[in-house]
Amino acid sequence: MEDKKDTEPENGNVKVVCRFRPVNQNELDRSGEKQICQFSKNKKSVTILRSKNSDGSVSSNKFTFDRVFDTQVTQRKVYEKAAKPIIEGVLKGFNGTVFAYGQTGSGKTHTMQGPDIEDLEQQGIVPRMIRTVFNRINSLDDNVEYTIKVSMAEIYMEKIKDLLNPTKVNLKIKKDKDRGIYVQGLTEQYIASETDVYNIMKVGNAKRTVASTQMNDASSRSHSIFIMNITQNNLDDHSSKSGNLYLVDLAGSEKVAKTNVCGTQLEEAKGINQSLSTLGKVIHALTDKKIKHVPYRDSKLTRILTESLGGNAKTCLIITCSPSSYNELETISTLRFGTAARNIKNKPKVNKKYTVAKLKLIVSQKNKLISTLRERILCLQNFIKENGLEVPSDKTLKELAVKLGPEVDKIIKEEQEMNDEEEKDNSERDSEGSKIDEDDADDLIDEENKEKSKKFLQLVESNTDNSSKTRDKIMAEYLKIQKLLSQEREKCQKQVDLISNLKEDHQIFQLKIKKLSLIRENFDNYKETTEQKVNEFKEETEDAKNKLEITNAKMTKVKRELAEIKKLYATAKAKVERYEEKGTEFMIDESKQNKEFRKKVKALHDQIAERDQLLSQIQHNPEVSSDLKAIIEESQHQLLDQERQAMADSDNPLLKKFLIEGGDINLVPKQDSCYLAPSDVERIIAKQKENQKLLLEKKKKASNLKKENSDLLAKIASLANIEKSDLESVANAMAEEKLEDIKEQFTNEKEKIMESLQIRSEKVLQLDEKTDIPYKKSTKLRDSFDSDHSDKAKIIRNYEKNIESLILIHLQTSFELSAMKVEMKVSHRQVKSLTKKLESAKKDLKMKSDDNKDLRKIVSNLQNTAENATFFQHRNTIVSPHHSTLRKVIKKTKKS
Ligand SMILES: Nc1ncnc2c1ncn2[C@@H]1O[C@H](COP(=O)(O)OP(=O)(O)OP(=O)(O)O)[C@@H](O)[C@H]1O
Repeated sequence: MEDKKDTEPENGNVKVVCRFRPVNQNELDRSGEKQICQFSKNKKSVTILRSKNSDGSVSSNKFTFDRVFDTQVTQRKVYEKAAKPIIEGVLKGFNGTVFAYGQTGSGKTHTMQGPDIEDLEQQGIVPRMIRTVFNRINSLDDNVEYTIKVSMAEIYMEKIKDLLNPTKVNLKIKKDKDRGIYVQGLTEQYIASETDVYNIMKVGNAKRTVASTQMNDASSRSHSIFIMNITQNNLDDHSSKSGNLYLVDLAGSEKVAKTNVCGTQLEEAKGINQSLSTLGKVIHALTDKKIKHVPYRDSKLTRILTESLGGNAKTCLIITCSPSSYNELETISTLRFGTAARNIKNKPKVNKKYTVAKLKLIVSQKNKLISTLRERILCLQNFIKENGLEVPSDKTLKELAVKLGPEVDKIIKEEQEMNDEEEKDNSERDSEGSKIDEDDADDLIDEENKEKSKKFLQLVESNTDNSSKTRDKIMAEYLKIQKLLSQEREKCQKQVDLISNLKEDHQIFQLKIKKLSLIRENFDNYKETTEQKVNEFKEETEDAKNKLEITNAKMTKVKRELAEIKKLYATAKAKVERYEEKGTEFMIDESKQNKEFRKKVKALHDQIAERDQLLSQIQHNPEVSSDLKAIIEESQHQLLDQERQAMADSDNPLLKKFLIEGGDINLVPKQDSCYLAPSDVERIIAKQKENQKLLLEKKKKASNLKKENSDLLAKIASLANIEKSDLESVANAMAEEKLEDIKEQFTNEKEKIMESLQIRSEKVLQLDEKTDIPYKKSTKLRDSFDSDHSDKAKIIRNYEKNIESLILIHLQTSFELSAMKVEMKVSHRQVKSLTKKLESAKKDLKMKSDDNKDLRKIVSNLQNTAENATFFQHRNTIVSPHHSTLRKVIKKTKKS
């Protein structure tokens, strides 16, 4: 088994190990299986056999490192030799760094992470280090408390990105007295188990900038840094140690011609090569004594690695190489880089701190020592006095100090060295984890002082006999004690200063804690208020949603009602139009026929009168024979037939009706006048009945209309009720006053509507009466026809009058209907605009659902509009605005 020291560099130098990966397919294709590296048996050097020179000879370069790993080495071996000593150092309180450098595709990520971080065989050094940490923690005593924090960052195109919080993309590097160099704002994740770290690593690795190049399918385009801080608090001696571990997987150096990258990848390659070249410069500056300035600040990478390169850290550089001749130049360049880095000297030290309690303890020990020394001086002075000697003055003492100075210094130095050695032993014992009990420490100091006093007294006693001889010695001893005292005082002062500094720090820290707790408190309050507000807002939103839903439902209902009203209105309108058309047709037809009929009847009357006259003259003429009279009578009949035929042939449909459908008109010649035959009267009566029937139909229609109107009214009233209920539901949220106002308004409007309804009912009754008049008249006429045939002509005239009045009524109805039609059109438009308003109101409501004020306003407007519309609807269906004017026109017509 190899010795551990085998790979340990001396004097804190950076440890450099070199790893060659197996040849890959790309290299096999290009340069075959031939390898350019020869590994030494002691595993410390590698010889690169370079290409043939022009004379056929082969030159070679030998490179020596702390360890060289050949192509077949296992991941475990690399870890044990390269990284394990570093993590062990970190666990002792040192800072540690492991970083991999090499050509792109040479195996840096393979070495650092491994193909699978959870595969125990294949995992790289990062997961193995983590396992070591947790194994160590679990095996140690309970008197040490561990705190582990991890961070992951990448430097991409000279910008530091937090891999655990990728929103942090351009973080700054800072320096602090306590923390040293650190990345400001970088997420630090506290971890408690191996699994925690693996999970974090998976998250961080997934965020890394990786791209496929000709040299590597998954080429890292950034430098990735895994930082682990391990702090150990020793509960026994109140000391704390803190070690930072930096695990850096650098982006690969690359020859652009080989990687064949362009665009962003070309820019990346430039950035990568630039920062790696700065790393080379830093290493060069650190190893060349002539160069005073180290350009750490020239790149983010070297700035972060300041402590790792030439500072307070134990560092291991792993250089990774390709064994193929295809990458010969890159391999040699990498090996040279490693060789240079080997010369970097680091100054690692344990980052140990004492707690205030521990420092107080040290001060009290020193104080004890001072008082012991004082006592010793007093004792010495007394001894001098007792021996009749004079205690030397300060001046004499100073002179003596000058005289005996070198001798005293020598004694002090010897003692100092002894102390240092003791301290070192203690420190080593500390670092090994050995414990010293506080009481034991006190005892040790007391023992030490007693021992010193004893020695001193012995010295004094031995010197008493020959005081003159030993006086100088005593004085020297005295001076030595004085000097030791002042040194101890100084030390003590330093410790006191340190304590006061620590106290100050402690106070600042406590202030910070106070501030933080205040911030926390504020934050909690803020959070609480915000949560409350959010809840309130949620509730409000829920309310608003409910309200909106209710309003929507109401709107839909109102809309549905309106659509029904519109439908009813359309049906009513269609009915009215049909009625109007039929009425007008009928009226025109009737008036035409009646006129012609009257004309014909008049003409017939005239003819009959003439003939009657002639006939009576002939009949009363004695000169006319009875035969002639018969002939005349015969011819009269013939004439009548002819006339009847002519009438039947005429265009008058009424006459035709009479003659063709109803049979003959028998004109009965009378002595002084001519009357209609009873059969004709019967027909006229039938006609009258038909008219009556028509009138009844009209009446029926009027009553239907009335019914429809009342239905409409009921609908409108229910709509008004809906609006009212809407209003009431919204008004609940409104002020009481507003509600009263609206209710009052509503009642007024309702009263108005009821009034107009009353008026309309009256009007309908009037209309009914009007339609009843001709009916009654025709009944009367029929009665009169029945009672007295002799008054038939008179009745016909009455009948004609009645027909005229009927025409007028029809005209009136027609006017009324057309006026109603116009108004219904207006009403229709109003209904349309109302629908539009309702729709826009609905939209508004949707948009401002949470604004109750607006809602109230809109609903109030809506209610007013709906009420107005309802009112107009009533008015339009009930009262014609032109009714009085119409009546005047009818009156005029009647008169004329
Ligand atoms: N020692 C090894 N044994 C087996 N395979 C290896 C070894 N080293 C590297 N590889 C393989 O070589 C390929 C490139 O390795 P890797 O990604 O680690 O290179 P890299 O140096 O990190 O590259 P880049 O700088 O481009 O990110 C990977 O497929 C990896 O698995």
